Amino acid sequence: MSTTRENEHVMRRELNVGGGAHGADPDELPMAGERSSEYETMVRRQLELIGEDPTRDGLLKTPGRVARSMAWLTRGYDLDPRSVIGDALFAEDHENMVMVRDIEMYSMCEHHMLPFFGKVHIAYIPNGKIVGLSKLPRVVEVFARRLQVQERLGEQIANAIVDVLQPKGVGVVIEAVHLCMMMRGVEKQNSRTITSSLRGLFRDDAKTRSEFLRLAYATPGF
Ligand SMILES: Nc1nc2c(ncn2[C@@H]2O[C@H](COP(=O)(O)OP(=O)(O)OP(=O)(O)O)[C@@H](O)[C@H]2O)c(=O)[nH]1
Ligand SMILES: [Zn+2]
Repeated sequence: MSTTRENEHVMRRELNVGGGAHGADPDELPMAGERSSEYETMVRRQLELIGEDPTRDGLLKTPGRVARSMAWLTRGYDLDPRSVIGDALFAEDHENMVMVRDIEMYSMCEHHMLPFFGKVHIAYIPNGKIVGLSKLPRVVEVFARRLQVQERLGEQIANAIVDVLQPKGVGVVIEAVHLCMMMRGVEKQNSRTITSSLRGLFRDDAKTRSEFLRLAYATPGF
């Protein structure tokens, strides 16, 4: 683990965020420690640098809000797929494809730190065990709530499912729009990016692959 990554974890612990056990509302989490005040100082400076006045009424609480918001949006660094899946693996002889589609996803691109969001479709073919359905969206959260590129997000989700479930195959399709391509840069409002990550039978067996892609693209993603 790099020093930078260790620092990130220290910061997160000091911000007291990331523990799934605390529930979903980041505002319930107390801010504590030097790192959080460092973060707030940085946001105040950022406000100054864009020509704002951080002492005006509407901005007074902004640094604290941004710190809490950023901690929430990047809480995936402190989550791991094995823990979120926990004991929700069940012995079952189901031999066909299981698919959870249209899982909403919100992430942030690592190039601009702007959101990209859309839908994730996940399918797998069991190999003696199935996973609790809700755990698939939870695995998406683990990797989406980090700075990401869409391609890596799909690969990490697919790898995690292979790792925990050892299925006969996994397919992950992500359809997303990137605000860095919409509200700045090329300013394209209608382009969507589609990526797929295929493992096992989904990669090697043409029939499985086409069944999966047909189901994944059955209706518009969003
Ligand atoms: N492959 C990939 N690229 C991404 C993703 N999110 C953002 N990008 C791209 O990252 C690239 C960064 O390119 P740069 O030329 O370094 O940055 P830039 O000058 O801000 O680029 P423009 O967005 O073209 O203005 C851009 O082409 C973005 O569209 C992603 O999830 N996957
Ligand atoms: Zn970007």
